[in-house]
Amino acid sequence: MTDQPLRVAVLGGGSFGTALASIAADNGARVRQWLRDPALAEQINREHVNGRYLPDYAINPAVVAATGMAEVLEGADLVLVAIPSKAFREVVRQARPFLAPQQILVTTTKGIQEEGFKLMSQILEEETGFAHIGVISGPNLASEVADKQLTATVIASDDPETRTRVQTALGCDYFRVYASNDRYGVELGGALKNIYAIAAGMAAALGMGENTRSMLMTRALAEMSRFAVAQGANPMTFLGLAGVGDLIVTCSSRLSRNYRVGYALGEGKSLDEAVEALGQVAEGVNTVRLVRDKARAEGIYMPLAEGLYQVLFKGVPAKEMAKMLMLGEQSSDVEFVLAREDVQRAHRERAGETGGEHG
Ligand SMILES: NC(=O)C1=CN([C@@H]2O[C@H](COP(=O)(O)OP(=O)(O)OC[C@H]3O[C@@H](n4cnc5c(N)ncnc54)[C@H](OP(=O)(O)O)[C@@H]3O)[C@@H](O)[C@H]2O)C=CC1
Ligand SMILES: O=C(CO)COP(=O)(O)O
Repeated sequence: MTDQPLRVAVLGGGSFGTALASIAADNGARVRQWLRDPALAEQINREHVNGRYLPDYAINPAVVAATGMAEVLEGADLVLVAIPSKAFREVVRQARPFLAPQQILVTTTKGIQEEGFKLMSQILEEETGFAHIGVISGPNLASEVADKQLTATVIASDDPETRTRVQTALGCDYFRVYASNDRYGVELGGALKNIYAIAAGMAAALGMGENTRSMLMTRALAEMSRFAVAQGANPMTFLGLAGVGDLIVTCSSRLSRNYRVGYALGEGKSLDEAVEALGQVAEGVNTVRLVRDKARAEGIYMPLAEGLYQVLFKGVPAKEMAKMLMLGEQSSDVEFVLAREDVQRAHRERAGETGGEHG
């Protein structure tokens, strides 16, 4: 490493991308941020504020925003990609001609691509073939990060250089960066928890209490872990910041967009109305459909994901679904302390009883 400051490029002008750009600049990096809206880029450069996504927070004046990929990526050591999953591959393809193999590429996006059920770091890998690939995930509501509330995140990568570079670039007295080598588990946790944040928002709007929220979060963790195990992932990763940590924050806060969509649904809005009123992406809406379909296809017992799917896309009233879930078979609490054969037998019996249906 030379003495010159780390050069960080952020792709995306949304709230989390902006918050991370500002941290990196606080830490002394040279920071360039790519976004497609020239007026917003100009506002960031002139007023040091992102009026569309983070209007109440000052951005470090050293962050330079631009709409040209080439100038943003030129010489970057670390590239953070903070683009919603639907547009992620398209933007990485736009960036590809200006990327080089020694660069570190890190996704912050908590979503899943429908084709092939791909996570974003897999897209980074597929589109570039580079070796330094990572994921940032954790309980990181962007506006709280921008407000410098004490926060922790996880950088997950099987590449040690990626982990240490990101810890150096972003770690500071209000943002702790823990490392993990379980990239898949960390990324999966971030995507899955959005499903349950929608359910938690809905429950809150329906006047359900704290016992209910606690039950929901804990059973969500059980369900997420079951899904992870079926995908060959290590469920222990979900005990960390990117699993239970993120589940707690997004199931508890109106700052979460997924929670807010759920809340609007609980108030009686249609899914289209709820999404439109939000005006930003709530990844969980798409994720619940993809995960529910995969769970059905692979016989993974996920009653909450199935129930939420029925409410969102099949018009089942949320209260009715909650009642049905409460009357469903009373299964075991922590499956991992049971013998594997007992868990498998219980799942087989349940599948037999319901004819393979969930819920
Ligand atoms: N916000 C949060 O609290 C956190 C978010 N995350 C994750 O990080 C990801 C990115 O988050 P965040 O910064 O919040 O993003 P936002 O949803 O706030 O903003 C999305 C950004 O992506 C841009 N974008 C969307 N579609 C395209 C496209 N087709 N081409 C180019 N640019 C596009 C938007 O541009 P435009 O404005 O022009 O549409 C905007 O700059 C999210 O998917 C989320 O899962 C992770 C932790 C916290
Ligand atoms: O992931 C987040 C906080 O960790 C942000 O959640 P939302 O996308 O629901 O706002």
